[in-house]
Amino acid sequence: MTVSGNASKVKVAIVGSTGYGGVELIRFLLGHPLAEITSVISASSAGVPITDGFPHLSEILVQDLDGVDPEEMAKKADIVFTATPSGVSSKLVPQLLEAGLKVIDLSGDFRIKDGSLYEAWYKHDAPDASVLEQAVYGLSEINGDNVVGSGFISNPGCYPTATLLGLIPALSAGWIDPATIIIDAKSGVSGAGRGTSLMTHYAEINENFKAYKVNKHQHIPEIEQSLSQIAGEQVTVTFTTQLVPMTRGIMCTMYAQLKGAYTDEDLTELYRQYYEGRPFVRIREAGKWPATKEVFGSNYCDIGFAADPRTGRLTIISVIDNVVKGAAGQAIQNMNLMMGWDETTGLKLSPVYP
Ligand SMILES: NC(=O)C1=CN([C@@H]2O[C@H](COP(=O)(O)OP(=O)(O)OC[C@H]3O[C@@H](n4cnc5c(N)ncnc54)[C@H](OP(=O)(O)O)[C@@H]3O)[C@@H](O)[C@H]2O)C=CC1
Ligand SMILES: CC(=O)N[C@@H](CCC(=O)OP(=O)(O)O)C(=O)O
Repeated sequence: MTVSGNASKVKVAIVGSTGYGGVELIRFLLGHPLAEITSVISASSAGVPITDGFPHLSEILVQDLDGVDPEEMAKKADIVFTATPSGVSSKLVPQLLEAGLKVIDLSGDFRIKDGSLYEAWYKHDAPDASVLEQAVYGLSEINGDNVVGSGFISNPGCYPTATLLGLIPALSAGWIDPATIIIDAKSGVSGAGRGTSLMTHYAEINENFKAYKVNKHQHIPEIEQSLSQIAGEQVTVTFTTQLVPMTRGIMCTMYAQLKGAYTDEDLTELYRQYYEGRPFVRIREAGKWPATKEVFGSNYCDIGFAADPRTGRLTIISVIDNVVKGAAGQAIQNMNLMMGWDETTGLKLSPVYP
């Protein structure tokens, strides 16, 4: 639906708009001054008003859900966000690119450049190599220059976003030994998507705290791919994921051996300098630790750290909202960069507190 007065806005469509990532895209895009949602798409509920399933959008988004039809999408939109499961995006995205659309994909399908590695971890067929090589990995603060002007972005995973933003400054400065990295990661339940499962239903997760996919998580190769590029050598990590009884939020606590007697003051200067001019990464004073509630509902990644002179190890804690900086928010940040707009456009929301 085109609203008069919006002629100059970029038209966007959302596939998977009935999922958590899709609905969060809607929330932010409704407030975006340069973009207009022209199509919300569902494979299972085409023809139904989106407000049937999401009454919180009543009077706000008056649209029926469209079916998955790349040619129709190309008539209605310039950019498509695919907030679809891994294994679905790999088949759909090539059709969207073929139809002339710009694509920002939120799934894991195009993040791992080695197709056989993708197949080993995701247990799906790898996307066509010619399409895979077109995808720009959109960790905005790190690869933003490559995102500018690109037509196809692979949005990073939620855990990799928190992990990489926390580790990269120290790693790229050569201050930590890449062979010693340990990542202790915790996520709220919305990270698993809207579908129900034994792992996430109320009685299983309420008043509970459990580890899952230890050493087997599909985000391991994505994290190792980026860290290896930065370090200039093959990096392997110990990565433990845990589910926390909360709706949103990721906290990654990371440990690595320091390669010198760096102090908290050295680290503060390094991290502040690294993220200078990147408004969505906020560096705490050394020894002050960020909490998930301090980024809830926002696109911020807050990072705290401390060197331990006793053990020679560095502790880094990085928090994000998995649905925002870990998915929809960063996807919109990438759209902004892609289009040459200020990266904060439509994203300047304070965290919801308390
Ligand atoms: N939740 C999170 O925190 C994060 C999620 N992601 C990734 O983003 C993507 C979306 O995640 P999320 O929103 O949580 O997942 P959900 O399970 O909540 O939603 C996925 C949506 O995809 C749609 N879908 C399923 N099959 C198809 C199909 N064959 N064709 C078109 N649409 C389909 C479904 O809607 P319908 O049946 O109506 O079409 C569903 O609503 C996933 O790849 C996920 O891994 C990435 C980072 C963080
Ligand atoms: C809490 C929870 O279950 N989180 C999900 C996040 C993964 C995800 O979003 O999938 P992609 O691989 O497409 O990034 C998980 O651990 O599998």
